[in-house]
Amino acid sequence: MIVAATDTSAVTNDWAMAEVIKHPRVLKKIQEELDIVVGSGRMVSESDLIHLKPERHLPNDDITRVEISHGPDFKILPFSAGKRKCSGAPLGVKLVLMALARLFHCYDWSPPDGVRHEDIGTNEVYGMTMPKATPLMAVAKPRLPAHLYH
Ligand code: HEM
Repeated sequence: MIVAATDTSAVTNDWAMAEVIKHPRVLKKIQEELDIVVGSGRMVSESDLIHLKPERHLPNDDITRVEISHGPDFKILPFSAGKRKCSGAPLGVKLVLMALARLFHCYDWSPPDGVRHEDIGTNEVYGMTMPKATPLMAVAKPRLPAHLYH
C-alpha cells in the first residue's frame, strides 16, 4: 500500500516538474492561472483545485484533450483497469495536483546555472513506475510575500 501510493505519486510529480521547467512558457501560463484563481495573498488550498482550468489560456484550436480512462479501452491508463485497477486513483490525482499547484504557485523554477531548459533530461528507466533516468535539478525562487513561507 505504501509503495503503491508513494512512488507512483512522487514519480508523476517528478515528470510533471521536469516537463514544465523544460518549457518556461508553460510554467508562465500555469502561474497566470494560479494567480487568477488563488491570487498572491495566500497559498493554494484543496478547494481551489476544481477552479483551476489552465486550458483557458490557450487559443481555442490549441486545446488538446487528454482522456484518462479507467476502463479497458486502450486510452491512457495511468491507473490501470479492471479488478486490480488503482484503488487510490482519486486520492492520487488530488495529491499530485495539490503538490504541483503549490510548487508552481509558490516558486519560480529554472534549471541550475549553466544548464539550458532544453537540456533537462526526459529519458526514463524501465521499471514499475518508469522514473526519470536522471534526477531533476532545478532552482526555486520564492514568488509570494515572505510571510507566507513561515
Ligand atoms: C499518481 C498516483 C498513482 C498512480 C499513477 C497509480 C497507479 C497504479 C497502478 C498502475 C496500479 C496497478 C493496477 C494493476 O495491478 O493493474 C495501482 C495499484 C494500486 N494503487 Fe495506485 N497509483 C497512484 C496512487 C495511489 C495512491 C495515492 C494510493 C493509496 C493511497 C494507491 C493505492 C493502490 C493500491 C492499494 C493498488 C493495488 C490495487 C489492487 O491490486 O487491488 N495508489 N496504482
